[in-house]
Amino acid sequence: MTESRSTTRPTPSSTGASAPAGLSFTKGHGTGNDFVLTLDPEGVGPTDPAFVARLCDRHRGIGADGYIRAVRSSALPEGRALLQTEPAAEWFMDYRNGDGSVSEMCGNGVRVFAHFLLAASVAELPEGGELAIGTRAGVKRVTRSGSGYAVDMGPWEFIMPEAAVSRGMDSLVDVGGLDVDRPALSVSMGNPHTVVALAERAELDLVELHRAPVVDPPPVHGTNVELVVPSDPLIGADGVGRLTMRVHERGVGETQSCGTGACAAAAATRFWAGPTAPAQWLVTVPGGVVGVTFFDGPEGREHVQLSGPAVLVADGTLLPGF
Ligand SMILES: N[C@@H](CCC[C@H](N)C(=O)O)C(=O)O
Repeated sequence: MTESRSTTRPTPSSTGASAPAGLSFTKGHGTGNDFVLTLDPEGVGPTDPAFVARLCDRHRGIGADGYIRAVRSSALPEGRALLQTEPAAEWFMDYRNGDGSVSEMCGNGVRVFAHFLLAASVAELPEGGELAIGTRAGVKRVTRSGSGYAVDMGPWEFIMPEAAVSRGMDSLVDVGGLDVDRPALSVSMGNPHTVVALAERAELDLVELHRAPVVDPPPVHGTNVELVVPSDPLIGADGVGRLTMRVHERGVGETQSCGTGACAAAAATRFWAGPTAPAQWLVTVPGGVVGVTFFDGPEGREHVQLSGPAVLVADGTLLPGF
């Protein structure tokens, strides 16, 4: 099987140093996918993987699935590149997984990031307006949606389009708790996902995600794995498609939710369901429900909109010696 498109794993733009005494942080989450956030306009705060892993440790640190720095785009090379064409993207979401590895994108994280910027009064998002946010997967546009936020996540794409279109699958996944390897579809949301469809809810409950699912062929830069059970019926009387999902995140383990994973799961399920499948989806994850809507983007490609809540829980300060 040849991979015609791979998702390139970014490298950190700075290795940083150990935590300065008194580093301020905020803890937040989106459907239980939780983050430690810091406001670091000049991009000088610590980012070394050992520090991030310590910070995100649930027993010895603050505890989180990911670490997010809010850095002015002008202070980072990736941000400066985006500003050339998107001058409105003043803030860059510098995202790291709980193990300290860098990721291109985080769907729940970008909603919480927007909420954090607004709470810190460093950005504005009037009703009906949009907030442009720089990420390693390009600029994402955030709008208000009910009591939460909606994000134009940009276009989705198959990572192995030929296999996806000809066979409806491109890889096999060995998942703990399931007796045989399952076929899967690889979808890029800027970051990589491998979506496995299960037949029924009982199977989803059997899955053991304390060990990472093994994907064949192995994705070059690793992958997030989504286990998905389509609802029965798949499409409700309201015309909305529904599915339930559990996820094993690259660089983390099982999480309560994954926004990019929900988008990838809806994209794969919609593809499997065929041309009459709806544009609107609700994805139930252990931590809640997120909305996924497909629409035609301005450049003529299909975009994905992700919507859901964003919650800030606490502000804190790291003590000297952490
Ligand atoms: N939880 C996130 C995805 C975070 C990054 C992921 N673990 C990766 O390495 O790509 C989401 O809500 O999208």
